[in-house]
Amino acid sequence: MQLHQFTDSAALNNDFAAKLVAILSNAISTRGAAYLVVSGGRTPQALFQALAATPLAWENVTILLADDRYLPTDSEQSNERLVKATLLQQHAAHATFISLYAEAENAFAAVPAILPRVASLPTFDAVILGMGEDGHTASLFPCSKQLAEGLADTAPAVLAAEPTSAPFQRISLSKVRLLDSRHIFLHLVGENKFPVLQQALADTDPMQMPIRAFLHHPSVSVDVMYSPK
Ligand SMILES: O=C1O[C@H](COP(=O)(O)O)[C@@H](O)[C@H](O)[C@H]1O
Repeated sequence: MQLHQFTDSAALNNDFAAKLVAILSNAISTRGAAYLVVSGGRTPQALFQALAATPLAWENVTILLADDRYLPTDSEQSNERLVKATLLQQHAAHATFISLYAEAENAFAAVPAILPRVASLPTFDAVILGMGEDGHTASLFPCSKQLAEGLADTAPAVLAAEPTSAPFQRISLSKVRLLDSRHIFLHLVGENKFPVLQQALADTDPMQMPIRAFLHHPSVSVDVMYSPK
């Protein structure tokens, strides 16, 4: 784990957007295509706007979410709605977006339609994880019955989850699919997130705090991008 600390989110986002654009540009020059996985929630909105304003061969970039709430995609709390409103704009409007939504009776019934979209993708170039105050990341929630499945090394690329301490059924990429990336970042903004990070670093049990599966992984180094405000 490498911790990068900034005085505020403006400084963090400048640096982070530049890092991501360098990674994506390098992927495009080397392999002709780049794959970026982003998180939802409140934290990444300004970063998304900074990325959208940056010139890049976005037509060669594929973007998908690490997780989404199982809601119609125009719902106020849909991560997909957020990405479309803030990231897939300006220059980045040319990127390809892969949705984690399919209409079905519920999130569990939607998985067979969503799974092949994600399972067929190559190694990602960058994954941006978020973290909730309970140590959840993507929609791998400590309170959900599906956590062991999501953390298993044999898990499918995508699973449905039903948190009991957060609203909505979820669709999430599994730990093993998220780890299949050349770069993994954890994006944290707010003083309240720092003690949670310290707690996650102090022990290794991912069933208590799922972000530990990434922070303590023996062969993966996570770049933590943190600012207190
Ligand atoms: O529910 C979710 O929460 C986490 C953290 O969100 P934040 O608002 O504290 O940034 C997010 O990473 C995840 O994608 C989202 O579905």
